[in-house]
Amino acid sequence: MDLPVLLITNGVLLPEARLKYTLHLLGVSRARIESFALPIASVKQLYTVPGDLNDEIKVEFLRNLKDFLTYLTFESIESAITLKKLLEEKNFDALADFSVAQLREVSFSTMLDYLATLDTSRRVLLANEWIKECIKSQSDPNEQLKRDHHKELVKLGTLIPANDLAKLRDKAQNVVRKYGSRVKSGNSVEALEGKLRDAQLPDGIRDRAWEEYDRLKGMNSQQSEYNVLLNYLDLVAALPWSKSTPDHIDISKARQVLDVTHDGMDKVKKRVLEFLAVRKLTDHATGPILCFSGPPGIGKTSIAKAIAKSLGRKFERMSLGGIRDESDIRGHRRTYVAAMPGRIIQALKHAGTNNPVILLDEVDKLYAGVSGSPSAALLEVLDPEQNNSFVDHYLNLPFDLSNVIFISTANDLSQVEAPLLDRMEVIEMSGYSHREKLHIAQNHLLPRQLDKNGICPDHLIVNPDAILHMIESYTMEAGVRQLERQLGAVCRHGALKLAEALNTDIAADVVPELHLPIVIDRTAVKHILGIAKFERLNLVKKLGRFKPGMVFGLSVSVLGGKVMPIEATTNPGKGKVQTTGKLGDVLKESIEVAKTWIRANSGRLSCSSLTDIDAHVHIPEGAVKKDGPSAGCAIVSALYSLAANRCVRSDTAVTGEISLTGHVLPVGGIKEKVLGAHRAGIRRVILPESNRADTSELDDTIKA
Ligand SMILES: Nc1ncnc2c1ncn2[C@@H]1O[C@H](COP(=O)(O)OP(=O)(O)OP(=O)(O)O)[C@@H](O)[C@H]1O
Repeated sequence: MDLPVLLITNGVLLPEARLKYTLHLLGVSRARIESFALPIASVKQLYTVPGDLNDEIKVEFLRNLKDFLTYLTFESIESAITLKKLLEEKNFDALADFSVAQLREVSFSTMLDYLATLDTSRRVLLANEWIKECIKSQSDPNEQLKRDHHKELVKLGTLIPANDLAKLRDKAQNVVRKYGSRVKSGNSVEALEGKLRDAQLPDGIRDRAWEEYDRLKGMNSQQSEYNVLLNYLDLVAALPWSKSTPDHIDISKARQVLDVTHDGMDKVKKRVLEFLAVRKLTDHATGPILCFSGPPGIGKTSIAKAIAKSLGRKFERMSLGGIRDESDIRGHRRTYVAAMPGRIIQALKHAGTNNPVILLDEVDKLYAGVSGSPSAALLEVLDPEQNNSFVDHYLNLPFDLSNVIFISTANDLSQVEAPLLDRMEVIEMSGYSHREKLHIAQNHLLPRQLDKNGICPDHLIVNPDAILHMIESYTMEAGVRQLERQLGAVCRHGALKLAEALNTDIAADVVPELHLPIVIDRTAVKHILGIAKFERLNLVKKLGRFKPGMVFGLSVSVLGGKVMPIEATTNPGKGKVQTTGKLGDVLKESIEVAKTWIRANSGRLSCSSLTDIDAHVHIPEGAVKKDGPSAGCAIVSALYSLAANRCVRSDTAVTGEISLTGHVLPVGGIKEKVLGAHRAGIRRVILPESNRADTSELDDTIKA
């Protein structure tokens, strides 16, 4: 007989899975596929044979199936109802097939063998064994709850007509929700109660937290608010309302920590020690908020870490780069979907104490977006008058931040909003000279990289000359981050050599083909790191002797100081000045000022007044925007060189603002500029007299 193999009985849209359909398929008979040509299969029905089934097995099987029914009601209410019906009918053929179909523990191949067995008694025996195993493995601690649940289901079955499946299912699902969810969530609500008791909540907070807890207890766990409230109370219980680390401010120990972790930086260390000393003597929770500013990789973050270490406090770093939403700082209100607390509250939760050192990293990279200004939110956090009752929107309870030490860092202070900057005490940090970098590399970076790569310091030695070569030719930075990366590459090379030698023969006492220690010199650096990337940037060597109109200016950016070549040429014309190189308004005005000054002083200087020719001023790296008044003196030099047809020295760089009457005015970033000039191979720098005091910060080797 040809017949359909499967009959689709009903497709039910479950209310809790709005977009998912569940397709219920019901097997009606065994069959063998005789021929198969897509999309039609021709099948032959197979008939089961009763076999020899003894009464003892029948009784045991029925008993086991009744227990199995209890378990099944938790899994699928509809399957439980069908099984109940089959139990009433005592149809052993169908009972065996249906109950086995509910088991997930039986492997697919075993199930196929079962399916192919036509002898009913054999299948009942198999089903009985598997069901017994299943019941044994489902021993549940919530037995009483399950029994109640079962009773209620049975009651439902008797009250509602069997054919009214939809009503029955809805009611039954409510029962599953009521009991099933208690089985799952009972533990977490009880655990929460314990956590809230242990949280040492302050007076005003305690009552509100317990009120919310009572509200949670009265809620059905299927309510959407239930989980929101549960998570909220979890946070309340986890916050360190009354937990703090005791301060051990020992100035000599702090000095030692700072000296051990950081080379040089004398001015910064002195200021940090003063800060700690004042804290020790006054015992004031409130103090200035330090802001370390300077180029990347000069140790701003790591010095903040050292402060936390010397105080014995927890350290939390909050990267503010790219934040443009007020709620990142202050949290979302709980009514929002997926609402979360702000970063400050999260940092405190993570720290587990209410007096950590929180580093607000990169405050200059906060932006005001459409959803409010994060800087404005930070103002409240940093204000000692207000921050003893900081209210995060999510938490909606005041938290005392006055014990927290906030430290911030910035690369570019001009990008920090004025009111925020006003709250902080800025400590400017500048880049390092080659000699300072060498010391940092020898004392800190190399030992750290050796350790990271599992190399004993006696097995790999990097010559100072090799380190200097790396500094000069493989890095171009104010800080030491690239240098640490290059040292890491050298160490990995050493690690490979050592590991290869060790691999050759594990039992060998001596590492073959390897002479220890591995010594890294200039040649080895070239071999490991490849072609020197920055040798080509030695501008003095590269540009050689200057032509009239060329001069080196100096600029400073968030990446440190840099040499800025300026070129000027003439064209036939009527005294106009053309500018190229993406120059800002202030720089263009400096060019106008320089031209006017040359014209006014051409007689005294015995040079052309540039009125009968056009000048073209170009500053290379045309894609990079340049601005600021500090190139004034360099532009005057370039135009004078052109007007007088005399060359400027090509080993010299100039900086300083120029006024219309020829006064040279002071400029900022002297140390960075001089270091940048030194990196580019410049040997002489001309600075405004009024900047003389700034030169005291310069390293003697640089001055020399
Ligand atoms: N004076 C120093 N002594 C020892 N190590 C230093 C010194 N300066 C910097 N370092 C090391 O250089 C690495 C980079 O420093 P850090 O991350 O603190 O830079 P940063 O100034 O915060 O940079 P960014 O502005 O990019 O965040 C760190 O591993 C730090 O230990």
